[in-house]
Amino acid sequence: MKKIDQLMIETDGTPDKSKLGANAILGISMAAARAGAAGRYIPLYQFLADESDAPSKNFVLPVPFMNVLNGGDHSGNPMAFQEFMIAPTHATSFTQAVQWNAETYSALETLIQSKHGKTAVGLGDEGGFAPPISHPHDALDLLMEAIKVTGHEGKIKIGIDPASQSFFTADSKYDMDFKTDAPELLDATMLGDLYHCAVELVGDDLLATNVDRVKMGVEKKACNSMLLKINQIGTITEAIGAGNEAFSAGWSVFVSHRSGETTDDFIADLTVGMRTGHLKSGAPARGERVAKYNRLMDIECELAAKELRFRYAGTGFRGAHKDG
Ligand SMILES: O=C(O)[C@@H](CO)OP(=O)(O)O
Repeated sequence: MKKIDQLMIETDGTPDKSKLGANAILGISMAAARAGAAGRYIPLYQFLADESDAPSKNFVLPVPFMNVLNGGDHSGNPMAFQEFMIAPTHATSFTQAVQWNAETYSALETLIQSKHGKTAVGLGDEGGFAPPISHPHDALDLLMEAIKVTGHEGKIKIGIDPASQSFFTADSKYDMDFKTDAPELLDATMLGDLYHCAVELVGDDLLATNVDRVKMGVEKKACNSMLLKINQIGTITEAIGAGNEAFSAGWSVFVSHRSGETTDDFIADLTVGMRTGHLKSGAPARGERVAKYNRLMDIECELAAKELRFRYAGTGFRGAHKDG
């Protein structure tokens, strides 16, 4: 895989794959990884662990951050923030985590119907609901209520991907009402004040799964975690390299799907192989989203059947790669 990736990087010759295109070469890179695994008669996650130099004696199944409420550019409602995710950090296995999230998703549907009517349960781009709410607090209230009625209070945490570049204005403010004609402007400090505690701050477009940009982010102390999207960079070798650079800076790595996604489940194996401890792949709905969760449940079953050592990342998801 590394040799084929290197050949494609050299043939492209640009810093951003603008000649061949990251999506075009990614398919070849993934095929090379799958062929490598098949050639060695090992599962893909094992192959990717070897390629990442990750200890593969104790695999880690990730916490599934499921995007169950959508706003921003991913939905037609007026809410500025793009994704609200539920993360069952206190589950004891990946399979139980998926079950808890599916229960909460279903409770959320019932709640939205009772508050906003039947027409309000349409889905956003990543399978989350997109009810007619306008403020992030409304989304958080709905989520907290759904978590409570399913009996998972204190056991499921909440993550947010605001995608704030989509409501960043020319005069460096954040417009919380960017979809309407009545701007509600916050400056960077006011936006930061919405968070009341130390958070995992994940860099996405800023870093572009690119080792040089990760170095820049570390130097500027811009964040403390890297979102890993394989089609941002184009080859698996470089994606692993960027992830390892983030790890060596003391950051965490968070694997992600795209809003425009296929049913390919490669990132499930990559998450286990690199032991990133968390992944986001949308709601427990729609084939292209659940393909990753299904593959992860299969991996968990396979590891159990082979009596190999593995664990669910749980509350320690940010440092899952650290312990042997
Ligand atoms: O914002 C994100 O992290 C992704 C996936 O959720 O969306 P997009 O693919 O549109 O960048």
